[in-house]
Amino acid sequence: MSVLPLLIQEAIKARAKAYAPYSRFSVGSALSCDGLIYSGCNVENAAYPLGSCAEAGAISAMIMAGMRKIDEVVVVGGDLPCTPCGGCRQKLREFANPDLKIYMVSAQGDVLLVRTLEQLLPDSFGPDHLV
Ligand SMILES: O=c1ccn([C@H]2C[C@H](O)[C@@H](CO)O2)c(=O)[nH]1
Ligand SMILES: [Zn+2]
Repeated sequence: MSVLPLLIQEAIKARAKAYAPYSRFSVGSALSCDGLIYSGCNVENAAYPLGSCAEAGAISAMIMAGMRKIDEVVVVGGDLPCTPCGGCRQKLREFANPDLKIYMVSAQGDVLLVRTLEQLLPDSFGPDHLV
């Protein structure tokens, strides 16, 4: 069952907690696993490359809760659809099927763009390659 409205709410709440004094680009993300929701925000650093993305924070929260499979993802940030960066696409891929739906949502909660993981990261490398 989709918990999309809740995911959107949680991603917007997470975005309000972003620590982004350098880029001034706040991002929130929320993901669902078996109906449970985990969220994260971007956390920047004075040593710029050490900043982390909202999606990475949400994945950490999910792992800390003992979960391993992402059902849906929402990302909120900026006026254009905030598509996950390349690194986050790969991080999501570790814990999701290629048909994972990623919803890019506005600060007002409107869905701006929907893509599958396969669309954002075609022919991806994943855990199966290592067996
Ligand atoms: O999907 C995205 C795209 C960007 N950022 C963050 C990284 C950085 O802190 C800021 C500007 O790139 O936005 C995210 O958290 N998620
Ligand atoms: Zn990222």
